[in-house]
Amino acid sequence: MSGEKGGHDMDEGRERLLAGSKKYIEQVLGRLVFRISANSFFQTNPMQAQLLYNEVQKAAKLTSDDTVLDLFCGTGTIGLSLAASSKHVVGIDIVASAIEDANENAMANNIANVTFEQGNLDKVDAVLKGAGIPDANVVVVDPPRAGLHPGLLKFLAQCQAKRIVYVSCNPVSQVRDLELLEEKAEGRFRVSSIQPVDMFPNTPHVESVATLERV
Ligand SMILES: C[S@@+](CC[C@H](N)C(=O)[O-])C[C@H]1O[C@@H](n2cnc3c(N)ncnc32)[C@H](O)[C@@H]1O
Repeated sequence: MSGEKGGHDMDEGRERLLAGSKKYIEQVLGRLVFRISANSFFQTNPMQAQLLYNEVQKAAKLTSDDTVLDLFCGTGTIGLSLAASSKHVVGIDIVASAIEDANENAMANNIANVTFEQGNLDKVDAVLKGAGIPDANVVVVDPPRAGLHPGLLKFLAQCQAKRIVYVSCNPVSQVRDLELLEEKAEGRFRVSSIQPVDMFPNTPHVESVATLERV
């Protein structure tokens, strides 16, 4: 299982089922069940993951009219947890098997108001400005440790969303990106809260959920 952030570098061609009949495992989080393939990212601490997604839900402050962009969606965990409180969720991730898992997870949980698409968010113009991606009221990003590509930072700074929720496992790249985002947004977005979550107990690492509000 990929515990590494940004597992897209793994060679999917080398995956081999050694025992059993399924090429994936299942994890229950709250009321949702998630199928996870070997090359798909999934939070390593499911108990705290539930708490993390509750914090994302609180930060997103969704209404039933909101369209949500779930960027770096993995197997769809965040988007699927937000679907019941929103009009529609669009999730994007670079790993094809994670997108397959996300679509299966939507069906398995009877969630219809979600769309998951494969795309490289380092090439944001091609992915997000293409046909079929609606304007979002709320954007959630949960990037790998390196943080956000400059093109994506620019896109976020200029987007029309009322709120951006930035989930990160690396406070250093997160703070750098929040500062850059505020700077590029020229006063249109301000960080309103940062909530740490102890996802990796007994280690120096921490997950955190930052919220930027449109001013
Ligand atoms: C920290 S994980 C978040 C996954 C998911 N939000 C969750 O909580 O399970 C980061 C995700 O970013 C994806 N990713 C890495 N680089 C990417 C890129 N350039 N474009 C799109 N997705 C990327 C990885 O495949 C991984 O699923």
